[in-house]
Amino acid sequence: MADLRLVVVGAGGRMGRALIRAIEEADGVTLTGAVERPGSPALGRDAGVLAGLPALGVPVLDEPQAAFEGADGVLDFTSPESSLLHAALAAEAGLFHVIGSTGFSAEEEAALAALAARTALVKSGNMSLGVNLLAALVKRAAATLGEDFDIEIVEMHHRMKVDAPSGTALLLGKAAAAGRGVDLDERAVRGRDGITGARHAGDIGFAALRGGTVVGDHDVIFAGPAERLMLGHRAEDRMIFARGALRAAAWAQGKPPGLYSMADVLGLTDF
Ligand SMILES: NC(=O)C1=CN([C@@H]2O[C@H](COP(=O)(O)OP(=O)(O)OC[C@H]3O[C@@H](n4cnc5c(N)ncnc54)[C@H](OP(=O)(O)O)[C@@H]3O)[C@@H](O)[C@H]2O)C=CC1
Ligand SMILES: O=C(O)C1=N[C@H](C(=O)O)C[C@H](O)C1
Repeated sequence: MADLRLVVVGAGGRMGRALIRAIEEADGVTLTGAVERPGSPALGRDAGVLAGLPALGVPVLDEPQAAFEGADGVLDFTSPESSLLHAALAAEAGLFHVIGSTGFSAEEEAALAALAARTALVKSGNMSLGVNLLAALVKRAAATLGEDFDIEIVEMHHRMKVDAPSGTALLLGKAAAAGRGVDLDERAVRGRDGITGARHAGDIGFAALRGGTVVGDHDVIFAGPAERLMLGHRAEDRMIFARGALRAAAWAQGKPPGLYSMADVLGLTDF
């Protein structure tokens, strides 16, 4: 069978470089295109060299349509604005699109869902196996423990991260809300400061820490009467996200248009 032909958007970024390395280490996939924004210092460079590998003969371009030519799918860990732009271009070119970018507003999420009517789009705030299994466990714990256990989600990331709470924290919050049968938007408390008053029963709280080079730490705390359950995950290497994205790409190939999650990819939807 022919290799899956993939384009990496945001090729010069932390995740872009990890994705290029993951493609090179995997069987059955080939990097055929690499995209960066106009003005990026990565433009014209060889994508392999950019990722610390031998040259691959794939130059970094600022013209997505040219980079998408002859490809099967797009891997995109950039920003909400960039992912929306590239999702539209991928749909136009008939390519599936794997999106790891985080920090989408409700309006941007809706725009992406509309684009998913035209192509297969896999989007997740965290592409690792461990976090997606954690989400399934959180959903189960939230359903079992009920509202006398207060749910707080704590995350820590490197100093360069631009959005908070992290996409993973929100994914875990959604899993907890689903376990309780409530809407996260109605119960989320995304940071506290000053005289906040006592905690409301049923709130799902978030706290975000930033510093150093932390790849991604997440804890979900169920604080109940005289006991606490803590479920957590520690990401030690960005390659776990990149390998997850490749798994999503292999799964997305040939799928009908739609908005899919990593739970779909990993078969965790019935948890
Ligand atoms: N779902 C998951 O498993 C994971 C998700 N993420 C998410 O992925 C995203 C990227 O993270 P990270 O790699 O650390 O960030 P970086 O800032 O290191 O990388 C983003 C890259 O995308 C580039 N970019 C931005 N806009 C465009 C555009 N319009 N066209 C082409 N390239 C563009 C940036 O260029 P420039 O620097 O010039 O702006 C940069 O090179 C974040 O939203 C992060 O939260 C991260 C890890 C795992
Ligand atoms: O920006 C990052 O680095 C990460 N972003 C994702 C998130 O927002 O949860 C996934 C991972 O935690 C790393």
